[in-house]
Amino acid sequence: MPSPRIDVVAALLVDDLAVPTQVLTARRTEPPLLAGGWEIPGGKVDPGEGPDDALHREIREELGVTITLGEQIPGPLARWWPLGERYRMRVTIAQVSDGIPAPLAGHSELRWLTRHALWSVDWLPGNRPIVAAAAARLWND
Ligand SMILES: Nc1nc2c([nH]c(=O)n2[C@H]2C[C@H](O)[C@@H](COP(=O)(O)OP(=O)(O)OP(=O)(O)O)O2)c(=O)[nH]1
Repeated sequence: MPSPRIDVVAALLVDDLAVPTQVLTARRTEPPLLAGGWEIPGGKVDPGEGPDDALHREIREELGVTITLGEQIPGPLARWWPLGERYRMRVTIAQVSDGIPAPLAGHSELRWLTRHALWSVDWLPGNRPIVAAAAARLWND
């Protein structure tokens, strides 16, 4: 049965898929309710689009880079993570394969976070369990 939630895909960019020491987070500029919060870059899957294609497209549009996909961070809804009642998000660990990330659309700032600085930004509320699961996956935290 299709999910009643809208599909969002996001890339948890790490500096190195084999030995990750930092993750990239981005500060949203919209909508006003979410502006200023830090998130995992990505966006909604378009109708008829596959989730991986959507992820490559969103990261190209938002950050101007090409990425290589690694493993997913599995969430509790058949691997997706609930975001409130309206959305579900699939999070894939990834690495930049070409380019340098820049806040081209939708973000005012990007920041690479080390393991110890992971909680130094104000993550969007729905992201906290995802970030905790990411730390466990990347660093056994
Ligand atoms: N991309 C992303 N969205 C998140 C995260 N956490 C979170 O609650 N969200 C919410 C914010 C939005 O309501 C929704 C995703 O929408 P979006 O605004 O990023 O999607 P989009 O780029 O396709 O935006 P648009 O063109 O429709 O404006 O999920 C996150 O870590 N990354």
